[in-house]
Amino acid sequence: MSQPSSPERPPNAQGVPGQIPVVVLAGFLGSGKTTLLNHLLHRSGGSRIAAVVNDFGAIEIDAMAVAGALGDSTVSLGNGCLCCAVDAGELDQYLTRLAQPSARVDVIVIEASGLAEPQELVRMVLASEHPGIVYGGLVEVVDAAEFDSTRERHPEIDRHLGIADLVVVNKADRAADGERVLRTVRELAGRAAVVPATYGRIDPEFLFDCRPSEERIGQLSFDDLHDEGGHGQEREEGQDGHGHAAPGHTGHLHAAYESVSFSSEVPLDPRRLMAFLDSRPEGLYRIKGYVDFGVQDTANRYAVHAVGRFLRFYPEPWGRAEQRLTQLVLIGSGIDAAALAKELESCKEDAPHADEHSMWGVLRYVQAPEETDPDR
Ligand SMILES: Nc1nc2c(ncn2[C@@H]2O[C@H](COP(=O)(O)OP(=O)(O)OP(=O)(O)O)[C@@H](O)[C@H]2O)c(=O)[nH]1
Repeated sequence: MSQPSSPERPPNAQGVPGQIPVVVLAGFLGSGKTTLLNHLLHRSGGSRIAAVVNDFGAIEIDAMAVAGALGDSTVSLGNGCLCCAVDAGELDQYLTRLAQPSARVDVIVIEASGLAEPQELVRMVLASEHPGIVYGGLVEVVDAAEFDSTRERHPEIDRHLGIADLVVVNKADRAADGERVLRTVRELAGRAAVVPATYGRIDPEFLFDCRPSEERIGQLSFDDLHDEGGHGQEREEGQDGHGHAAPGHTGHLHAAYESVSFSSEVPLDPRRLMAFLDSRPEGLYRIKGYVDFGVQDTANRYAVHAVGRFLRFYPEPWGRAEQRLTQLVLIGSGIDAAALAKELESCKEDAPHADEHSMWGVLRYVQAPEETDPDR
């Protein structure tokens, strides 16, 4: 891969004059990609990071979670996996915007949705005609605690690990058998560097160093980056009979998944929401967003994350001019989207009155101080 360099741009952090590395950050739903990106944004020292954030659901929860740290150095692409919702030309336009010389960016990170096909994204970056950027490698984040069950449901995860340049085995604090997971990932990841992490806390240098060799790109473009149909045999669609595939996407991880987006200006009743969350169906793997509990806590909004059976709330002070709003995205396979939306509707409070006991259910799932992400 050789791209001409632009003479006016100073050498970037990787020492390649004029070219900005574009790193693809991928990993299954809830593995910790946004957490890792936020860590990098807070700990990158003098390096300037720009980001392209891609949400699967219609409400851009991930973009909200990184926007504060990035301002206009972020481009947000909601509603659909980047690998199918955007073509290479469009991606190029976004990269051009972020790579303007005046922004003096050292690295651009593309945070894929948790259901994107990483090889499609790598292919798009390699296809970029922008002379100022260069493919900077694929980082795969693995949820060590959910690794076995995710792999069972989605054997294609092995293929994703096989094409990565750096694998971050995240949630080391939650994994019952972290060492074994690490060994398995090392076997699957081939020549990639594999690092364990908690809350995505990796040395930012890894990001700049994960650049693939020319030889490896050659290997990828031939074996793994071929177009539609090349990975059709491994598809999950049809296995559980709940595929919601868009034409041409049938081999993709996201083919069998649906999302529900819910927004409400009426606060939610904490007891009703907890009853909903406690009885959430198996297929509903991921929930994320922000909840307004109205009079029950006027000072804070509650960020909520469910990943598999794991559930956490994170109270965060409302901004001074911030609109009080609940915004949730639910992602799952084999879910009844209409029924879930209806259930959420019925969680809205009807007659607001402060009741100190009503928050107890929620508070049981508030992160304990010893397990807190320092970059939140
Ligand atoms: N205990 C623990 N929780 C973590 C760790 N890393 C991330 N989390 C939590 O896992 C949840 C999901 O993290 P995110 O960073 O939003 O995951 P993501 O991969 O961006 O999610 P999607 O974009 O939906 O695929 C959040 O509640 C995080 O706080 C970790 O190392 N340990």
